[in-house]
Amino acid sequence: MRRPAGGAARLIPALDTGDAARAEALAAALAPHCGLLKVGLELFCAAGGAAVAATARHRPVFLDLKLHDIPNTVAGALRSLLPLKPAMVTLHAGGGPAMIAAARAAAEKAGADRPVLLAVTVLTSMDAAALAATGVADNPADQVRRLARMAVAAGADGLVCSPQEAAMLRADLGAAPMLVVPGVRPAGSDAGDQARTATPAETVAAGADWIVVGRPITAAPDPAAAAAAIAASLPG
Ligand SMILES: O=C(O)c1cc(=O)[nH]c(=O)n1[C@@H]1O[C@H](COP(=O)(O)O)[C@@H](O)[C@H]1O
Repeated sequence: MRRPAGGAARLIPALDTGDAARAEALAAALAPHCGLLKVGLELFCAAGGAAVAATARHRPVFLDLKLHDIPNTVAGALRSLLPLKPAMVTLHAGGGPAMIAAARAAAEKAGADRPVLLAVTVLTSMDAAALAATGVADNPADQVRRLARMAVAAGADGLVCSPQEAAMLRADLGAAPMLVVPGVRPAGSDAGDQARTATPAETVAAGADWIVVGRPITAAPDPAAAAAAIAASLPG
C-alpha cells in the first residue's frame, strides 16, 4: 500500500451503516473524493464479505474489524479474510506482541499483496477517565506510545491513534509506521462519542498519512460534497 500523495487520497470515509445498499450508494458517491473506503463492524456484521467486495469495486478497502483474541484465533481470522483482499486490516494492540506477530505471519501468506496491518492503540472515544476505568493509570498519550512501540516491534505496519498523538508518534517512531487517524472533526462539527479530536488539516499537519471520517460525511445532507470539502482542506 503506497502512502497517499496528498489531498483526497488521504481521506478514508467510514461506511458505518448496516444497510448494504446505502453503503454501496455511499461508496459510489464518495469514491472520487477519497483514497480508500472503510468497512467496519456495523457493515461487516450486517453484510459480511459481500459488502467488502461491493466496496472494493469503488476503492481499496480498509477492513476495520479490530481483531482481538488469542494469537491462534487472530491468525485464523486473518487467513479467512485474505480472499477478500483488503488493503488494510485492524487489530487491537492490546492483544499483545504474540497476537500481532501471529497476525503478521498469517498475512505474509498473501505475498506481496498482503494487507497492511494496523494496530489500534487507545480508542479515540476514550479520555483519561475511561482509560483509568480499565485499570490504566497513565494518560492516553503515554499509553498510546507504549502500545505503538510494542506493536511496531511485533510486526504491525502501522498504527491507529487519535489526532492528538500523531505528532508524538512521528517523533518517537520516525517515518516508517503508517499512521491512520480517526477522531477527525471539521471545525464546528459535532464530536459525538469521540474524545480526542482535531480538524482534518491539523491531523495531517501532525503527521497522519490517512484520516478516517465517518458521521461528518455520512450524516451530511450531501455526503459527496462534505467529503470533497474535507479533501480540499487537506495539505498536500
Ligand atoms: O479503527 C478505527 O478506524 C477507529 C479507531 C478508533 O480509535 N476510533 C475510531 O473512531 N475508529 C473508527 O473510525 C470511525 C470514526 O467515525 P466518526 O466518529 O463517525 O467519524 C468509526 O468507524 C470508528 O469505528
